[in-house]
Amino acid sequence: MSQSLHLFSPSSSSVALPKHSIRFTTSVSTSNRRFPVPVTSFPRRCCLAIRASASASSDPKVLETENGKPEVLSHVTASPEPSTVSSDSASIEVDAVTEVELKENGFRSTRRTKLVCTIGPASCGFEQLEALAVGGMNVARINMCHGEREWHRAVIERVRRLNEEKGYAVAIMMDTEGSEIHMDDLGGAPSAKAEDGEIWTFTVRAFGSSRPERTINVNYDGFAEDVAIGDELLVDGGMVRFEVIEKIGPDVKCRCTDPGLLLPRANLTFSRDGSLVRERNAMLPTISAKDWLDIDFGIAEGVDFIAISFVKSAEVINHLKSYIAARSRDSDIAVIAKIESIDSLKNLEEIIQASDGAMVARGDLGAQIPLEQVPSAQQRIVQVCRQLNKPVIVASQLLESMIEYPTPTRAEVADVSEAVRQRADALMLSGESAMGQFPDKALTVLRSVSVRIEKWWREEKRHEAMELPEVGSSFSDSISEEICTSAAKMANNLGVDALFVYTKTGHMASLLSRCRPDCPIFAFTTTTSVRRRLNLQWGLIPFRLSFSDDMESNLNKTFSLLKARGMIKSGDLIIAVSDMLQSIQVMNVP
Ligand SMILES: Nc1ncnc2c1ncn2[C@@H]1O[C@H](COP(=O)(O)OP(=O)(O)O)[C@@H](O)[C@H]1O
Ligand SMILES: C=C(OP(=O)(O)O)C(=O)O
Ligand SMILES: [K+]
Ligand SMILES: [Mg+2]
Repeated sequence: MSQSLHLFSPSSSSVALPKHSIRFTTSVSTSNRRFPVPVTSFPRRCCLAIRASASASSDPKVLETENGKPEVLSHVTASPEPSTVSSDSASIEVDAVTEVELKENGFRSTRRTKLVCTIGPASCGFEQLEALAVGGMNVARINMCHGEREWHRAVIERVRRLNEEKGYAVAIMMDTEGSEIHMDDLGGAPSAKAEDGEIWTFTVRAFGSSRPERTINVNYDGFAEDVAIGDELLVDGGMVRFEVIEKIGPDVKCRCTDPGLLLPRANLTFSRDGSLVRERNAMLPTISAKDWLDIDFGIAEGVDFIAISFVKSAEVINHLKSYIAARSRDSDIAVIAKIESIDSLKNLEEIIQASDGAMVARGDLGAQIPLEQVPSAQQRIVQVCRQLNKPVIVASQLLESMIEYPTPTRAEVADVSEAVRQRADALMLSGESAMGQFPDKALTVLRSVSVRIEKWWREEKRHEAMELPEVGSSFSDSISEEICTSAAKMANNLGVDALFVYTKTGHMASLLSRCRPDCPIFAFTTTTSVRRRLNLQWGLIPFRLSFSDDMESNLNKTFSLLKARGMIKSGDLIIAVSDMLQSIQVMNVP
């Protein structure tokens, strides 16, 4: 057993590894209860038990797979493939794209940064969705600001069908519209051009088919009342600008001062004497009556995430979370706070603490704070999320030019790189995938830049020393955190191939992800919904697997299933943790 001690030494990763797998389990006896403790902090009375474990003995022939893409699973000959996803206790489910990636590139170079694609007219068809899934889309986002509910229902149905029939695990995120002021849909026109000096009318008056030229409907009844002559009207945070020159009843006449393209339902803000007019925002609810109906729709459809636009305080998040809990007992929908207003920045910590994740919604944020403050706000939001252990998405204009062009600008690539370097959990495409000409190409750019920057980061060994404060409130939470922190550190020092985590709720997986270790994290969870939700978190490769409280048998079962699928091989070094048995196990795949 003396060779096991080598495993504590960082240099041992290059040493020939022992034939038997080694397991470290530390436990301390307190009266007749056993409190497992992390290996890094041995109380004086603790005993260190090191023993060799038996090699996996389960028969690989019991393997069943979901119906994956033929070329992906062609090597699996052990059993016929069922036509639907199997929830059999002897099966393991991982999405088809990850499986290919693991086999082609090995563990180390799998992508850690997750990708979210907004679905719109350019990406809503079954084949288009499939192309995005193949390209690495982890989460499909639908924005209730646009389109009818029936359109969104059809998209959700297609994504679900794609998952079931083709073996993907794409999660669904639904964004609420929020009480923002925006233009109408331009009567169905894709865009309208506003030229310098032109006079346009913004109005709450409803027109049928006979809308006068250069007239835009506004969705907020109080619009004419709220604006004042001389105000500056910003479309999409300043992509196009107007000056208010006259008010005639419900009509507001404006002169274009910065020409540009008006897009359907573009957001409107106005500023007076150089600062944003915000009084009105305080009056409007974060979740409007229409949003509540959309939320009911999302709950009924079983979406995985609901992202709330223009969050102002933690209160609304708590309100929504208790509503969801009362409405959907079995499906736990995660609530994401979109940070896109001054108020959300003011109450950032408490909002993120209350939420299950956050989005740096730079589009509207850039209309609310000076543009030059957006990068530091992004960094702060990413950092707070990491500290509070919540996934964070960096969104908007990452590859804006790719709406029209097949290659990104160098500046866009640098922006994406910066978000990856900050180790955000996920990057998001908006118009690029919803209505652009090159959704797949844009996704490819996100994917390749992510993989390259992650690799660079690891090669440079620039482990950032971010202080990660304790997030849990109970003693048992503290144990889990200590275990994950230690396991991630050991994984880096020993150069292991993968971390394995067996987790029912996903919490232990998120604690490992938070440490941003060098190796990928295989997260085994029992339910499909938790598995889909883990899709948003950095470095996690979620698997669905039914497992017991017996870690030895769980490991054996996992090894044999993964080996049969060609996803791991004998000799790979792994570290396993679980939320059933509070221990860290270091072992070679038998
Ligand atoms: N469901 C949809 N139907 C039609 N167009 C959509 C849809 N979703 C998104 N889009 C288009 O993609 C653009 C970018 O999407 P997104 O960032 O979600 O919205 P916005 O820019 O309005 O905040 C939108 O401006 C809109 O033109
Ligand atoms: C992501 C954002 O929200 P939406 O696309 O709904 O405006 C944003 O404002 O950046
Ligand atoms: K919106
Ligand atoms: Mg927004």
